[in-house]
Amino acid sequence: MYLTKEEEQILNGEAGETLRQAIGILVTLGDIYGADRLIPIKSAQIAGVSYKTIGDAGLEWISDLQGRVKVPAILNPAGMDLEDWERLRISPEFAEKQKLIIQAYAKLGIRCECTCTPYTLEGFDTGYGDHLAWSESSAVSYANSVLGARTNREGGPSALSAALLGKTANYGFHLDENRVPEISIHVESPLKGSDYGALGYIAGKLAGSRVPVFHLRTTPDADELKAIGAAMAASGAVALYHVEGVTPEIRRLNFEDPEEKITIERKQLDEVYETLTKVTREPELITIGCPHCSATELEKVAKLLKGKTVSKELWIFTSRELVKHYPEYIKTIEKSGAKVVCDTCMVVSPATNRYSCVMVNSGKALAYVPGMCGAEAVYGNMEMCIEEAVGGSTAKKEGGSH
Ligand SMILES: C[C@@](O)(CCOP(=O)(O)O)CC(=O)O
Ligand code: SF4
Repeated sequence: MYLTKEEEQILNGEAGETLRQAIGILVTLGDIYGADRLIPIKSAQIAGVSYKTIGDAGLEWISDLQGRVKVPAILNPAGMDLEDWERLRISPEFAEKQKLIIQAYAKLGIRCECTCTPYTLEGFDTGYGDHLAWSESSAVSYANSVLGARTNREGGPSALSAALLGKTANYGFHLDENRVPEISIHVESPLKGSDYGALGYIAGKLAGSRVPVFHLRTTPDADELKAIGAAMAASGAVALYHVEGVTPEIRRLNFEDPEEKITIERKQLDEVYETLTKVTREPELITIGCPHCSATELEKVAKLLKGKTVSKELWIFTSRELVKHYPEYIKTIEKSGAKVVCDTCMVVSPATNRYSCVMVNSGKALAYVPGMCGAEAVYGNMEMCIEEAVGGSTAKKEGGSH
């Protein structure tokens, strides 16, 4: 891989140990994946923040780093609400470690708002063709697919290295040739709301790490695109997808339709919802906001909860910035007894581990909650989730209709 004179000097340790390590990580990855050089990035999003997932080894590594990031960089969700961690009954020991992790990142100049939807934040504008180093897989998918930006699915350490250098290695999804559709997915039945998460959950398993192009009857909005991508990145390893007539790259470039074609039937989507009727126990916890809720989703939740009282734990995850911008929605939601929680999520917080069955409206959470929280997970749309929280097992009695 070609390095400029300055990059060679950094690699030789002339700019200090942190940058030597950082460029070492990028050059190693670049060599493995055949990068020709390092390229400048616009921003970085760094996963590996929750003490639950990175532990003491992660904390130690980050604490040893010196210097400041060269581009806007932001963190993925942590293990708790940083301002109100007692609310989800996080232990003081966990909170102590989590705070140290955040302090270590803050020292490097990283924005310590912890969210997987950085593209909704002011000052984090991301546009067509921008090169990025993002690591949370749903954010990666959204950036590549919905915004037409370019990022690989970075690991926490490589995204952090890229942030410290302001550069990443030029391979994978930074290159035109790797952004071409490889499998064509057709859905004949009209889709609505969490049908898109269910679609992503099935499509991810079929696509693996390939780039799918969807041919849909209905036009997904931004939240629905977010849900497809998040689910496909979790049930499979999809980092980029196209939707014919909808996403920006396929609208600008004339991609040929791939030879391999598959059809996903309504029946397959219905099976995802049937998780609700198949569980051995009733959901004890209901969670919404994987990926973090947008303003529109908060508005929908507020409307559904208006004037109601929940009888089960209902947690809504979103970014702190949206909580500040939409106090009315938050007030309505919390009046019902539901909790709006920032900086964390149902997957990376240890709080979820206390429950044995969790209801979600996210294909991604459906894929991750069992493995990462040791709980059964069941699927419903937003209305079903709210109904379950308010009315007990209503959704189950109705047989999972949606
Ligand atoms: C599950 C996930 O959304 C969050 C947990 O990752 P981490 O602890 O931030 O590395 C990561 C991902 O899918 O990229
Ligand atoms: S809410 Fe979902 S998408 Fe966001 S960090 Fe948690 S698991 Fe990942």
